Amino acid sequence: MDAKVALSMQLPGAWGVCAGGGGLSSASMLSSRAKKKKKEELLMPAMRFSVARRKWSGGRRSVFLVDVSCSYNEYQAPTLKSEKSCTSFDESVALKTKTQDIEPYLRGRCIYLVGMMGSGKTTVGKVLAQVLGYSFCDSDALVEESVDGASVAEIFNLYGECFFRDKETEALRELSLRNRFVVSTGGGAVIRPINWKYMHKGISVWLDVPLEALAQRIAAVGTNSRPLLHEETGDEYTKALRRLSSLFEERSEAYENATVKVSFENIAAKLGHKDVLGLTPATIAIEALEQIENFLEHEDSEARMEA
Ligand SMILES: Nc1ncnc2c1ncn2[C@@H]1O[C@H](COP(=O)(O)OP(=O)(O)O)[C@@H](O)[C@H]1O
Ligand SMILES: O=C(O)C1=C[C@@H](OP(=O)(O)O)[C@@H](O)[C@H](O)C1
Repeated sequence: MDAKVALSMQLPGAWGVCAGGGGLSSASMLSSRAKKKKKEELLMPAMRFSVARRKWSGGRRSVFLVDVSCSYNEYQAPTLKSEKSCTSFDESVALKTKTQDIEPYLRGRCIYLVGMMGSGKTTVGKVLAQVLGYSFCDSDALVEESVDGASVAEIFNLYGECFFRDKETEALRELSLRNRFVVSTGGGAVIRPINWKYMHKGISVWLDVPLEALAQRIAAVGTNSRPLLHEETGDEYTKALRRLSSLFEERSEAYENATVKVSFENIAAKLGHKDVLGLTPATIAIEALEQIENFLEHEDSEARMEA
């Protein structure tokens, strides 16, 4: 049962703590252009517009589309009204400044978010897409679309994991032919080397979150939509943590293939937080942009040396 509903969206659009000081500071070698801009130019006014939302029932993912017939069409990341929507002034400035710093060096390359399930790839990905003016795409949603709208859990049940992985690889292959997408990949996309061939066409960002924090998040929403966690017995937190630990053991090396790593523990330490639970999506997005900037600086200086 599909339904379209109009959602309003705002820039920069992410929920979080409204207190100032959420942004991370760093000296930027790429920031001369941005520094010339007046501060008010860096802050885009709140914009409101509507997008179509295709709403799945039965634990399926929501796919946000301008044109519901094709997931690859351009659309901007919406902020659900039901989520508390608030990005601090400092976070907004930091997001816009960082974006302007890296844009010329990014050259429209796609950004692939990788990480364990529940690490925030979708949530942070939408913030990044919005601020970069990129389209957002969830590879799981593309797989679901390619199997007539069956949910990931249904696809695992009906056809098995290998079938799902083939569809996932196909989705990544198609995305690798495109520019200006932020892609939230499935947590297991990293295990196939062929997927890295596709993701290395863009820049991959590993969201490295402590497993206990992941288990807490997943326990809060339940494990029903995540088939690889569903089989365990026990309470939601314990079964999520047990399964996440064994999956992480199998995958940690594969995550290291990512172009950059965003360590939630490092962000918390920088900000003086005692744990990672209070980190807002905007704060994480800022750190992702900072790590991307470091990589681009390195890439740029290597290219200069070779020239
Ligand atoms: N920074 C954050 N703070 C609090 N909750 C978050 C944060 N990022 C994600 N979440 C929540 O955690 C759950 C998993 O996030 P999601 O973005 O879907 O992860 P992934 O795409 O990696 O599986 C969702 O319920 C989401 O609302
Ligand atoms: O870790 C995994 O193997 C999986 C993660 C899920 O995506 P999210 O990481 O978006 O939850 C989804 O692709 C599928 O359930 C398998």
